[in-house]
Amino acid sequence: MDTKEILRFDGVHTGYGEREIIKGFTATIHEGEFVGLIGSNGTGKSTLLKGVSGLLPITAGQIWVQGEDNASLSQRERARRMAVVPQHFAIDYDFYVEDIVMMGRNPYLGFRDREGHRDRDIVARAMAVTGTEKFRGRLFNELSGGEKQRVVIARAIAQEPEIILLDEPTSALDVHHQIEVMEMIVRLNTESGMTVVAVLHDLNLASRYCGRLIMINDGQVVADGPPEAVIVDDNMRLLYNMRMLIRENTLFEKPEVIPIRVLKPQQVENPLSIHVICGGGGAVRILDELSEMGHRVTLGVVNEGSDDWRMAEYLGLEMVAIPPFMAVSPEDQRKNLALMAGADVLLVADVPFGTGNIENLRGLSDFKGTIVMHRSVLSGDFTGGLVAEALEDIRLQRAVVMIDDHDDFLAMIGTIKNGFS
Ligand SMILES: Nc1ncnc2c1ncn2[C@@H]1O[C@H](COP(=O)(O)OP(=O)(O)OP(=O)(O)O)[C@@H](O)[C@H]1O
Repeated sequence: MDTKEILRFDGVHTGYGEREIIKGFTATIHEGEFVGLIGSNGTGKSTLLKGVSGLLPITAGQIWVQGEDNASLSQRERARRMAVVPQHFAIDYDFYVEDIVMMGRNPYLGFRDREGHRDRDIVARAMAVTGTEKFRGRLFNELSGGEKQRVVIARAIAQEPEIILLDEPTSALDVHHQIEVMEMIVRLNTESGMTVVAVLHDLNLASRYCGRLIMINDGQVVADGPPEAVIVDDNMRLLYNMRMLIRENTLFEKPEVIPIRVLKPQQVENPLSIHVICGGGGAVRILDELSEMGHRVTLGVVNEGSDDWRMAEYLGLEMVAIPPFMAVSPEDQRKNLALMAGADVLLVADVPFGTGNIENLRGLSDFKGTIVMHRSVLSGDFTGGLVAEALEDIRLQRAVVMIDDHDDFLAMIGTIKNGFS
């Protein structure tokens, strides 16, 4: 990147007395960047911001602000360059909202100075940008959490900093105000050229709005790059110990995360071999749960790019997959039948059938194990009756257990100790 460096962390260590939290944090931020800091609870994001704002001593390493050692800057000088919006802003006295925003001008006013026209204009603009003018004459402590959050951001904007560091700026906001505040920050970044570093817990907001994400774990950088390089399976697992489905949000062309479950050891004593016929996205959870329980899961015939396919890829499951919009051919179905041949159980999951995937239901009567079918298969029949016919064919030779919900299937296999008889 050829833009100028504005903030540099060189092996920074900081913490609380003996308790070291930030352990060699290194990163360089350039002018005009919008960086999201992500990491699980307690990894040190707020502590790092406290170190930047001078609230905590830097015990080793250095922070450089516009090429100057942060430690050598006075509070006033630092505040002209950087505004820090803390996670919690509490004030004991009854200040009016406008007074709080005016505090943003303190780094520019002498002890005895009164604010002038210019200060009042800047405050008015900051309040307009944050939509807080309507609270102007109200007491800060009587505002809601989300309203307070916007006022504190207005105060930071009134500081006219070149860098704004925000600690979870959307945590107290409803979804409307989350987007409004994020877009306001984007405007500050793109229109006013302000460099933004924001701690964000919402990975989807971080992915959507930040050009770069820095992931912190145990006080150190463990990933740094554009959202598509940082929001990946291994990082999510490391950070959150969770199974997440990651896919591209085609609207924003950014990675999107769907949290699936907390990872925990949950092995069944006698794992079954379960073949699942699925395809769209209806089987994501059951695929995850079955493999989490320790069962051996296979799939067929699924379309590449579908959520079921994505989950299976993530879980490393064996499957028969075909390109999107391709119809399942008899050859594909032969492979599917070969894959399911060794299974104890066949689950026809919650999947609509059309002429493209009806082939999936052919030849199932030769299957030796137990056949379980989600009832939605019949209601989601877009073949003009071919599903009912295929089911009839199977039922002539085999018993089919119908279920209303995938949880019924889980309950069913949970009671089986040694496989289906
Ligand atoms: N004043 C303090 N004194 C001692 N330890 C503290 C103090 N404040 C925070 N800690 C500890 O420092 C660690 C990092 O806290 P920090 O608030 O920086 O985490 P965080 O990444 O911002 O977490 P969160 O996402 O929950 O806000 C935690 O273990 C926390 O308990």
